[in-house]
Amino acid sequence: MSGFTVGICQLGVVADKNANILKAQQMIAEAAKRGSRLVVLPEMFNCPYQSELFPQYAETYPDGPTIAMLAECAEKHKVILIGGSIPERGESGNIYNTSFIFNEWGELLGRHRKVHLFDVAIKSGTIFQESRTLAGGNSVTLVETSLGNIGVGICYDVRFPELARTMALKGAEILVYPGAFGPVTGPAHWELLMRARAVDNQVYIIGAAPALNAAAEYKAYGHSLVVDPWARVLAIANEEETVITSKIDFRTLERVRDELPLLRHRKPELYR
Ligand SMILES: NC(=O)CCC(=O)C(=O)O
Repeated sequence: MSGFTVGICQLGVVADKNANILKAQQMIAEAAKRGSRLVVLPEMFNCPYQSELFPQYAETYPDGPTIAMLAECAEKHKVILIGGSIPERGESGNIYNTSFIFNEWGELLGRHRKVHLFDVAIKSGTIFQESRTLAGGNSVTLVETSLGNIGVGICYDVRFPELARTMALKGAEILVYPGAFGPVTGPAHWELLMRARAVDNQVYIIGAAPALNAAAEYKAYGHSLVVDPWARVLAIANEEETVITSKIDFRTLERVRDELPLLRHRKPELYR
């Protein structure tokens, strides 16, 4: 198989959790109808992106209604589903920003708990502290799927090139980042970082963001996108609610890696 279609659901998150779940269901169906075999949702797609709300919206695996919906949709539409992220209440009672990943039979392939928590104070705008209510994950997430090897990071994780490089060295061909950049760092860095991780690691990058909800306290930047291993932007949304699709073609990945063999030219003994 040389390629397939990916669909990104740029969903406008609202305060009503059930409405978010229903909207995600509809958008996954739309992406599948348009031929997507891999479908990706945004970061915190069932919950407004506000630290103090995460405990209230949190779910446990496997019984949470959002998690059950993801498994059902993956099986119903026969897609690999990267379920954006949701607040997850873990075994210890800690809450994580977690992406659940399902195969086309609705089985859990893996889960990524956001490793790098978004604790920042940017004077011109965003002040956010995920660690007020969340704990960070401590593992690298790479899943083998029928469509290829997929690495998953969440939003702020994309700023750490070491994580992307680790996933690429473990065999990732596609890196998926559900994310929710805001109005300050979004225009400055979102596309730049996604293209940088693509060109560094010669992988496809998929960034899935929520749509802008003008009434929300945290204003998402949107601009979900697909970038190829040559850092070309193949598809990009604006800030509105939409499903975008794009082709992933592994022949491009092989060609780029053959012609410019960066991963083979590394000198790891110098980098320690
Ligand atoms: N949800 C996030 O991790 C936001 C990250 C972000 O906006 C950034 O600039 O980094």
